[in-house]
Amino acid sequence: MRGIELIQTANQTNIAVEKLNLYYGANHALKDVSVDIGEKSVVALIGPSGCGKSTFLRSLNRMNDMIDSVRIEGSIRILGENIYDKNVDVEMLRKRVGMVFQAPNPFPKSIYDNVAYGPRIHGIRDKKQLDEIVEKSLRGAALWDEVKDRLKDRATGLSGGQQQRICIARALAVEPEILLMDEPTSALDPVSTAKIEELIQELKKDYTIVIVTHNMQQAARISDKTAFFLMGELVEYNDTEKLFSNPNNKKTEDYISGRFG
Ligand SMILES: Nc1ncnc2c1ncn2[C@@H]1O[C@H](COP(=O)(O)OP(=O)(O)OP(=O)(O)O)[C@@H](O)[C@H]1O
Repeated sequence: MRGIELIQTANQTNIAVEKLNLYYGANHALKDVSVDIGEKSVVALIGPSGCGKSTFLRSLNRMNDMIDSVRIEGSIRILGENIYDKNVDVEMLRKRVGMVFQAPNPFPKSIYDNVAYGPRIHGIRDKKQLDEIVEKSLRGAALWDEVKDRLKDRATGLSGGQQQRICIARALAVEPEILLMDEPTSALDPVSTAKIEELIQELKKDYTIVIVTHNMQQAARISDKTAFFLMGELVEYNDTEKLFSNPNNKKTEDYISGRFG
């Protein structure tokens, strides 16, 4: 009994999506998607182009709100709170649910100012406190040793892989609970990709990570669970090992064995 209790505590639901439907005008892009994501785990979203992976990811921190034609039904609860409730502070939500995009997009500012940007926006002015946050975030993104002697240099002068880690550090600096990553390695070379994958394994000790990837090997390497989308439907959500070795659904099997997509 004690053992079961311990396992349940370690797998608490962090994100609970229920019957999510999303429309871009007449285009029904997500259809009745329900999924529970446990805290401190990595979930990979896979599926052919246009199946709704990015749309689903962006709905987790209400990035779709910026698109006029979008209509959403259903609920997404993060630690029990429905993020689509009218009184939710979207700025605060995006602080809790950080995002890293496909192409590294540091601001044309110094390394230090990139990482300090979020904390400053949230009102932190104290130099010593900012120094500490910058160091902790860069360490968290496995970049501190590479940049600690040139924090005043422009972030845009770093390599692509380093720039992506700056973006991860920038996300970490506001102390999120969840990190959303939209194909974070697709613009990177294999060595930088391996570093980011290693980093994701480290980060999942402290954060819940949801990652879109086109690379099925990457999903298999880094995620605990995988969600396979097809034409807006969540076809299968399963333990990654099971999904890639013995999927429940024939469509999943066809996709992972390269028969379509
Ligand atoms: N801003 C938008 N306005 C209108 N329709 C959109 C918008 N973004 C996506 N869509 C449509 O929603 C559907 C799902 O797109 P989405 O980008 O979520 O798929 P995806 O699986 O992430 O694709 P990819 O792997 O190519 O990035 C597609 O039909 C797409 O055309």
